[in-house]
Amino acid sequence: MNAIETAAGTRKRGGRAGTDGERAGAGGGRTGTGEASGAVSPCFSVRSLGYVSGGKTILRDISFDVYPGERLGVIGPNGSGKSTLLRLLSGHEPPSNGTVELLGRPIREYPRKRLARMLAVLQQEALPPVAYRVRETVGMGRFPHQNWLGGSDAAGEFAIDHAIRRLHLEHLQDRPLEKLSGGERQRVALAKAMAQEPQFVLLDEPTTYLDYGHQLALMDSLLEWQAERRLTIAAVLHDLNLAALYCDRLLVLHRGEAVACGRPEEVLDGELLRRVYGMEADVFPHPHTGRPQVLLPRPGLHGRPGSPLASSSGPEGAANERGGEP
Ligand SMILES: Nc1ncnc2c1ncn2[C@@H]1O[C@H](COP(=O)(O)OP(=O)(O)OP(=O)(O)O)[C@@H](O)[C@H]1O
Repeated sequence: MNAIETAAGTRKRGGRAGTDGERAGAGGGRTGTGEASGAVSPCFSVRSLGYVSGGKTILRDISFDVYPGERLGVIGPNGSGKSTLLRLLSGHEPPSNGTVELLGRPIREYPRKRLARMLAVLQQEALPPVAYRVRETVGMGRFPHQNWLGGSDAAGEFAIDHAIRRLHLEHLQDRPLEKLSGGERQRVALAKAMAQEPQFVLLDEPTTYLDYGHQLALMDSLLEWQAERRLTIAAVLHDLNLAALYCDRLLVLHRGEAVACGRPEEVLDGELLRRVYGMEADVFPHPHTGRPQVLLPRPGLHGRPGSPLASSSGPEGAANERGGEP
């Protein structure tokens, strides 16, 4: 059964993974890569992905593609399976069902070091507050490019300098991570990923801890970095407005299922917010970009029985709500 149609109830949104409809939509967006018009092969190809842990189904029957030069935003409520999906995409864990391929090859078949040269992964709270200094930490991004003797070469030093400048960390270079704020450590983690010089980047909530100004600066740094190196990015983002502004397409997870995938303007509307997030809010086009932007409702509408805090998560929860078998 089509997971998107199933979970969406009456309405199908965006495209189903691997369909022509989805490919046609993949090139839209701020930078307008225009590459996913049908002839381009995907870099990530995910088919019928499922993940079960401790007897609980965390992800079910998820299929989608990510195309070269694309920015895919993964959105969904807390516990919907976004981080789990990113872990499976990165090859860190095997799926219980289905496949994840990178450039046509199962991701878990890549030798570790080769994969690390191609793919950077930024986990949630990627850097603990330890004694390593900022420059040293950014330099760790070069490990996949070094031989067993270690040490950095001119190209490595250049990549480290470039990443530090891009994330505006020059003044913090010699400071230990334990003496940085959470937001500063977040920027160091991204600089480390940049120094790695990957082709593909997976980011799990890269804007956590950042104020609005720093969120926008970080997202703009990502755009510049992407344009420079023709990166492909998949990012879990909680802020729907940021996701709609910066991503070419959005993949929406709800209780472990993919309920929509398409351009932000195809996916993000009041009905989706109500059904997936349990919130009543209006969506307006951004005055400069036309991208959908969520206007939060007046206070006092959501702290009642049936609010998202009271509802269950996971595909089983969704099935129970539908009154049927999972
Ligand atoms: N190792 C695990 N074993 C069992 N359940 C897990 C495991 N890891 C996560 N879960 C559960 O799987 C579900 C999805 O978790 P995940 O972290 O992927 O969600 P998420 O969408 O990233 O959430 P958030 O937005 O809160 O970060 C949650 O209900 C979580 O409690």
